[in-house]
Order: sequence, then structure tokens, then C-alpha cells
Amino acid sequence: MKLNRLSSTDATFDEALHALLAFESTQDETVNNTVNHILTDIKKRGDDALLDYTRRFDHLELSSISEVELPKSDWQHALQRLQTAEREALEQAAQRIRLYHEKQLSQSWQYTEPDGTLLGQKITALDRVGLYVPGGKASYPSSVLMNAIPAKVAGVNELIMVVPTPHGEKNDLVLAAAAIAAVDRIFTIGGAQAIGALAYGTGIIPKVDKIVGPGNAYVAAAKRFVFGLVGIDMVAGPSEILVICDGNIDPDWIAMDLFSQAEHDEQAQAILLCPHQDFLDAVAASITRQLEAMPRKEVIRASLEARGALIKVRDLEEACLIANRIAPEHLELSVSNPEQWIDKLKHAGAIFMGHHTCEALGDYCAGPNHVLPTSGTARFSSPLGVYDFQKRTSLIQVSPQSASTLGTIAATLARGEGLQAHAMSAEFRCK
Ligand SMILES: NC(=O)c1ccc[n+]([C@@H]2O[C@H](COP(=O)([O-])OP(=O)(O)OC[C@H]3O[C@@H](n4cnc5c(N)ncnc54)[C@H](O)[C@@H]3O)[C@@H](O)[C@H]2O)c1
Ligand SMILES: N[C@H](CO)Cc1c[nH]c[nH+]1
Ligand SMILES: [Zn+2]
Repeated sequence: MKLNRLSSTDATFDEALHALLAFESTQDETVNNTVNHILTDIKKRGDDALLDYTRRFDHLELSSISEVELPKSDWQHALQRLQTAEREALEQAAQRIRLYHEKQLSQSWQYTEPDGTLLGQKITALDRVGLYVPGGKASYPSSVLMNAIPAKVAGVNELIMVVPTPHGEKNDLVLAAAAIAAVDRIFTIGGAQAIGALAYGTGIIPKVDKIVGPGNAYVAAAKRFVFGLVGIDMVAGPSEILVICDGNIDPDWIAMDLFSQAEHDEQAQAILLCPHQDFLDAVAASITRQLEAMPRKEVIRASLEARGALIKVRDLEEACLIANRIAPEHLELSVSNPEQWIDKLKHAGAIFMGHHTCEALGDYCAGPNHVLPTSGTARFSSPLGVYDFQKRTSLIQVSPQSASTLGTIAATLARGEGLQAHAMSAEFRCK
């Protein structure tokens, strides 16, 4: 296979790195046109359009719209059908994710000024949230846990899950995860039509306040379109891993860490930064050797050839600078003293510290969320968390004494803006 081998001292390094990072699939014009058409149709024809698109894209023939909802007994049976090991793994992962996210709960606060004015911030959970669970090419029970648990920890009243079931095939692990995470309702719909149904509401699908959860390019484009009418978590791009390594580890481990994100899809990104040429060569050899045994080898190969790279850096200091430029979704700091480098790393969705912390643990059960900013957006955004399901309302209760002081300030500023009613409203309350 043709691996991209770069060195930070090459004259063309910046250009080569820029080319590797370029990714624009959710902006694709054909996808946007299709999604626009689907959303308009869902808005206009509601449930009838939903049935038509579910038939067309998921090959699911339903005789009546009521069949898109899965009764709760179905998910409970799915949970009971699981092998003990699978059920225990889901429950243990759920427990760790819950404990971690409970730390994120924000509380309302208020304070009173000396003249009796009270100021504060009231925290309220969102009323109704839609959770998109992908189901086109693969199933993601871990994503059910990662989205539903923080929502429930925040106190969301009603959590509506949608998941496509191509040819009517339901995934027991996905349904069992929904039961464990206490989702409220499940509908077997997917793609842009599911996002439209959640955003506008149809006869059967209730309109939600916010839509969360990852999906393919159609789902991502639909979320962009409905943003504003409803809230969205983020528009997640393909998975990314960046490994900074000191070379003191088995190269097979690092090659497999790169595969672990490359196997998600052809556009996933896997980059290794290391100061030691012999270690980079050993990882390259390991990639070639281990790839043949991987069930998803064609996806891994395509991803590594298009957007993967093994990069020789001058030292770990420079590796941190390059990592900050890339702002990866996942950053493995595979070095002996990871704490030493943390202050230098400013932009990453999640940092996995030390030789024993592989990124895959974070995908399933470490505790922190696996829904993370991609495509460089870690420069300004954060992992999905409880805070995404809570909103803040300001509280202001002005004492009679303060009404005079504040009223004078406000009236002066209001007249400066030419707003007479503002000024008079404040002055009426001045003593
Ligand atoms: N970032 C994360 O945390 C995370 C987690 C899990 C999955 N993912 C990503 O989510 C994505 C899941 O994609 P998927 O395809 O498996 O499932 P999906 O559920 O996102 O998409 C399937 C739906 O796409 C629609 N669709 C397919 N082809 C279409 C077409 N030609 N026209 C209109 N609509 C069409 C159909 O409605 C179908 O139901 C992957 O890219 C995966 O990497 C990300
Ligand atoms: N790595 C993905 C997020 O980038 C999440 C995931 C789900 N299953 C396995 N991995
Ligand atoms: Zn993953």
C-alpha cells in the first residue's frame, strides 16, 4: 500500500499537510439538493412522505405509519436476548459514562447585591430531544449510550430516538442500549427524512427542540438545514486520530490504533507524529503486515492512502505544535510522561494519555463522550456533554433602591441610542 510519509523539515511539508486535512463532503452540492428536496417534502406531506422515503432508501415496506414506532416491549426483549457478556459490557459502559457525565451537571446560581437586587442564572433541561442513531452501513450501540446518557443526566423530559432499519433488520444491541439508557420512544426511520420529521414534526413524529447524534453526509446536511428551527449538537465529519509517540512502545500497538479510526470509513483520518525514523519505519512495516488480517482492510487502506500520514518531526515539542494546527478529534499522547505535554496541547476533542490508553477505550467505556469535534472544529468546540442538553435563563430582580440607580444609567444609554420608550420605562421607576 502507498503510505504518505512526510517530514516536518521538507520544504513542501505545509502544503502536503494542508492537502491531507482538506475535507468537504457535507457541503457536496448533490447531497444538499437531495436533502433540500426531502426536507421540503416532509414539511409538506408529513407522514406520507416519511413512508415513501423509508420505502425508497431503507427498503422497508410499512402498511401503516403507526408501524414506524417500536413498542417498548421490543427493546426490553432485545435486552433479554443479549448474551450475558454483551449485556454486562453495555451496562458497565453505561455506568461509567453516567458517572463521568454526572460531574458535568451545572446548577442554577444567584447572588444578592448590598442594595437588595438579586441576579442569577436558572438552569433548565431541554423538554424534548431527538437522537439520531446511524444504521445504514453499521450499527452503533455505543453512540446510543454516548448521546442518551448525558441527555438523561441533564434531565431531558422526552428523548425520541430514530434509527434506520434497512430491510426491517433491527439491531438488538442498539435497542438494548436504548433500554439501558432510558430512551423514551424509538422510531425506525433514518436519513434526511428522519431529521426533517424531528425538526418539523409529522402526524406520528413529535417535533423536538434539539437534534443530536452522528450520521452520514445526508444526515449531516439535513442537520445544517434545520439548525435555527431546532438546536443541533454539531455536524460531525469522519473520525480522526492523531498519535504523538516517543517510540517507546510496540509499533504493532500504534499501527492498530491508527487502523481503529481508519476502519470507520474511507474518509477517516489517521496520523502519526514521531521524532524517530526507525520507529516510523517499524510502524509502516507493521501496517503492511497487519492490514491483511483486518476484515475491513479495503476501508482502512483507502483511508490511510487518502488522508493518513506517518510524519517525522524534529522533537515532541514540534509534534505538539503540529497537533495544535490539526486540532484532531482524538489525540493519543503515547509517551512516557504524558502530563509533561498537556499544557502545550490546546486543540483536541479528547486526549488519551500514556502508552496504555488507546483511543478505542474512549469510544466505548472509559466514560468521557465519544461524540467529539472533527475537521479542526476542536479549535472552538467541545465534546458532547450534559451542558448540550441544558439551557440557561438569566434572573433579574431589582430592588426599589437599585431601580433608581440603574434607571438613571439605563435612561442615559437609551437616549444615546435614540430609544425614548426604553429611557422612560426605566425613569418611571426612579424615585
Ligand atoms: N462521530 C461519531 O461519533 C460517529 C459515531 C458513529 C457513526 N459515525 C458516522 O456516522 C455515519 C453513519 O452512516 P451510515 O450511512 O452507516 O448510516 P446513517 O444512518 O447515517 O445513514 C443511512 C441513511 O442515509 C440515507 N441515504 C442513504 N443513501 C441515500 C441517498 N442516495 N439519498 C438520500 N438518502 C440516502 C437513507 O435514508 C438511510 O436511512 C458514518 O460516517 C460513521 O462514521 C460517527
Ligand atoms: N470513533 C467514533 C467517533 O469518532 C465513535 C465510535 C463508535 N463506535 C466505535 N467508534
Ligand atoms: Zn471509533
